[in-house]
Order: sequence, then structure tokens, then C-alpha cells
Amino acid sequence: MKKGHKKSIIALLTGILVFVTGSLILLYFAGQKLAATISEDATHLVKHIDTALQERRRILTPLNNLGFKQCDQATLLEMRRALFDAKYVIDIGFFKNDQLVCTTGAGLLDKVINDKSPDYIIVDENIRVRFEPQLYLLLFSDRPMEVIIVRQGDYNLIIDTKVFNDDVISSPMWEVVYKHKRSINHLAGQSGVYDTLVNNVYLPYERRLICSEQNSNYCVALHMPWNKFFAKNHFLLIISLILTCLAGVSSALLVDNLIADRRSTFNRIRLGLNKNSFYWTYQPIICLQTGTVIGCEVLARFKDKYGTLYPDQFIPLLRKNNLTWKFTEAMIAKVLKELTAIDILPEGFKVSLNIFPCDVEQGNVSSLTQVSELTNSRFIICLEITEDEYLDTSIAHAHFRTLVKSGFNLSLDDFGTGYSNLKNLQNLSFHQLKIDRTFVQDIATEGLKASMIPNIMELVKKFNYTCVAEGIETSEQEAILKTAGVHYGQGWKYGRPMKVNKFHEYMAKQSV
Ligand SMILES: Nc1nc2c(ncn2[C@@H]2O[C@@H]3COP(=O)(O)O[C@H]4[C@@H](O)[C@H](n5cnc6c(=O)[nH]c(N)nc65)O[C@@H]4COP(=O)(O)O[C@H]3[C@H]2O)c(=O)[nH]1
Repeated sequence: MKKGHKKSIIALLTGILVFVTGSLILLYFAGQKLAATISEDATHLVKHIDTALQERRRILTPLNNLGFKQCDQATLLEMRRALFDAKYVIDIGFFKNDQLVCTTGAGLLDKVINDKSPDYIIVDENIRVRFEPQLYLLLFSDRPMEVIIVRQGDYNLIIDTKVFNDDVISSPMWEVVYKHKRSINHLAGQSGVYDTLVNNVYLPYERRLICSEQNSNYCVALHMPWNKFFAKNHFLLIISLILTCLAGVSSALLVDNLIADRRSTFNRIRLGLNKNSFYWTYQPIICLQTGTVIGCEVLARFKDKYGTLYPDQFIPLLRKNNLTWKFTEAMIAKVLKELTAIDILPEGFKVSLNIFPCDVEQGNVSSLTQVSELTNSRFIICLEITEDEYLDTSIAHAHFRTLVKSGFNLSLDDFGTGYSNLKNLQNLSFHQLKIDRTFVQDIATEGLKASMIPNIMELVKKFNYTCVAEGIETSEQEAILKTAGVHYGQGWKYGRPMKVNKFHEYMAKQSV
């Protein structure tokens, strides 16, 4: 699979994962909200039950204790007093010989009414309860009412189930029941809900069954289906879904960027410095008069799992991110180890190391005088420094002098290309000028730069430098440079930059 495709798939999968996780979290919180809503409704209904039970006790027990044996004005007065504070009870009746003889609403009845058999009896309190879905109360005989009729002793009371059904309850299905052993008696709400909720399987959170703590036979069952819940909260849900989608998309983009960042040249270089992804190659330097190899230039390369990088890709980034000295230290350690191990390299073999001008200015180069492997090396260590304004300061000059005192050779690299303002060339303590390969390449076309080579050689002679020409590819270039008096040459004509083992082989062939 192509790397780009792999990256997109990882980003896509992350986006999907975030979306799914976000949706699950959303669902979890929605579930919590749904459970909380049903619980609130349930608590509300149970509170109604408890208050109705208290009211029942508060009315029936004192009335029975009064001991009236028939309904007269005094009886009615007590009954009406009891009703006065009631919230749930809408009527109280008096019984004589199991026949209703008077009620608070209708007073003394013209015609007595026989009591009906109850739905259930609470034996220990001698309470008989009946649910009446359509009772025509004597006072409001024009409209039927859904009521619970509770009788104890000589009195009964009528509770309007409407009071349970207030606006606070948002669950669309609910029921209040009296549960005794296996029988379930409907009291309020929608008949059959309790039974259905107990005997069927439901999604989590969407149903609730609880009983009163005062009397555990009174229970409520509520049902709020998820779709109804979502319909009620659709605005919030849409917003949350949009946010989850956005989170999915942004994390996909983020991962895409992170992967891109990981593969960015800078990140590869940063990690590569610690993971030894840099390696160094060696390009021979030849004495143009004798043709012998007198030294080599050390040139960096980079290779990691994403491929190879060349100096024009990593050198500017090392500079920009202040990693030049870390890089140079790594180079020196590795190169010294590799070259010292090649025993055929003679005493005085010249090893040219590229040094960043900024490390001269910052004084990092001075620490090289403390590296005994460098100062005691059997090689001549030549530090190649590109022409740069950094070198044109008194601090830089002082550092150069320190380096020279410790035995280092200094070479002015890419001479004639960059900053060509160096005022006091003779004060720089340099040993060598390196003619840039653009000058050498110009020889074939007899260009302007090629015509400047004699002038460069005059400077070389004047300041008693040695001179290296880089980028020699042809015998014609070699011959002209040799005639011009250039001492050393470097270029593909003699050998490309090579890894240490190849360089070893190359040097072995030279000494045969
Ligand atoms: N066309 C052509 N090119 C030739 C020929 N002979 C040599 N070259 C190339 O010319 C460049 C010479 O190195 P430079 O001027 O020091 O220029 C170097 C040097 O300034 C810098 N560099 C390379 N390695 C290091 C390092 O380890 N440290 C530092 N500070 N700079 C380095 O990167 C620059 C480029 O390095 P490279 O890409 O290796 O490019 C090298 C080398 O491969 C030739 O005959 N024809």
C-alpha cells in the first residue's frame, strides 16, 4: 500500500473512532438524562401516593373515632370539616348497614346506595379499595370521573386520580398500582403499563419501577421510549451530533497533520540525530602535480525508513533550528572512529571537516581544542568554513587563532560564491582557499568565473595559501587548473563521496 494511502486510512479510522466514541459518550449522557427524567417522574408519583395515604389516614381514622351511628347535620359537619383541607379527596361518604346514606357533596341522600365489592382489601387496616374509571358523582352527575374509592369503617372517601396526572410528569406512559402477592390492581395512569413493563425486555434507562417506602404495596411503573426522549430533546441532540461529527473530522485532520509532521524533513532530522540516521561519506582530495591522494573531504548523508536526504535538504534546517553543533559533534565522533580504524591512511593525511560559520561566531569551535582525539590525531584536521559575514568579526578571528595554535588547518570553503567582503584575508589565519566548483564548471565554456581563476591564484600566492579546486570532472578542467598552479583537486574525476568501506578499498588500490 502506498504511504499516502496508509496515512489517509489511519486518519480516516481515527476520525471514525472519535466519532463512534463521541457518539457512545453522547448516548451514555443521553441515557443518564433519560434515567434522571424517569426517576424524577417516579419520585413525583410516589410522593403523590405517600401524601394521598397520609391524607386517607388523617381523614378516616378521626372520623371513625367520633363514633357517629347515623348521618345527621353533626356527622355531615365533621365530614365536611375533614374534607376542607384535603388535596386528593374530593368527597366523603357515610355508611349505615353497608349502605351509603350521605356524602359531603350531596348531603343526605334521598335514596341510599349499596356499597359495591372492592378490588382489594387491606386486611390489617380493614380498608376496602375500588378503582372506578367512570363514576358519576352525585354532585357532578353530568360528567364521569376516574376515581379511587377507599372505605374504612363507616366512611369512604373518593380520590380523584387527576391529581396524579399533573404536568410535571413527562414520561408518556405510567401507572400507579396496588400490588399484593400476585395480584396487581390499577389505581391511576394507563392501565396495563406496569404489567407490560415488568414482563417485557426494554432498552436500558427507558423504564422505571419503584414502590413507596411508606407502603411497599403501592408501586409506580414508568416508560419513556428512547425515540420519544430524542424527539423531546431533538435540538440538543442535533447540536451534540454536529459537535461529534466535527470532533471526528478535526481529529482525522489532526492525525493527518501529525503523520505529515512526523514525516516532515525537520522531524526526520531531529529524530535522526539521536537514532544515527546520519552517516558520513569520504571524497578523495588529490595532489594535482603527483596524482596522489593527500586527503579527503567528509560529506554528510542521511537515510531513514522514509528514504535518503542530501545536504541541501538538511543543512538549512539544521542551521534554522540551532542543531548545527550537535550535528558537528556527532560527525567528529563518528568520522574519527571510522578513519582511525583505516590503518593504511598515512601520518599527515588531511581530513577536511565542514564547520558551520554560526558555530564559529558562537564560539563552539573553540571546544574542539579540548578534544584530544582531534589534537593528537595522526591526521591533519582541516576545518572547512564557508565564506560568511560571521567570519569577519574580531571574535571569529580570535577563535581562528586559537584553533590554529592547537594544530588545526583552516580552509575557506566555496571561495568566490557567497560573502566576498572579507576585508583582511591575511588576518584570518587560514591555510587554504577552496575554489568553488562553479568556477571549475565554467572552464568548459570559458565563462567569466573561469577567467577569474588566475586572480584567485594571485591571492593564494600573496598570502601563501594552498589551493584546492572542487568539482573537477574532466581531464580538461584538471589540466587548466594544474597549469594555473592549483595545488589540489577534488571531484568525480578522482572519486565520488563514498561510504567508509568503499573509501578503504579505494585507498587500498592507491597504495598498490
Ligand atoms: N557536481 C559535482 N559535485 C561535486 C563534485 N565533487 C564533489 N561534489 C559535491 O560538491 C560538494 C562539495 O562540498 P562543499 O562545497 O563543502 O559543500 C557541502 C557542505 O557545505 C555541506 N556539507 C556536506 N556535509 C557536511 C557536513 O558534514 N557538515 C557541514 N557543516 N556541512 C556539510 O553541504 C554541501 C553540499 O554537499 P554535497 O551535496 O555532498 O556536495 C559536495 C560534493 O558531493 C563534482 O565533481 N561534481
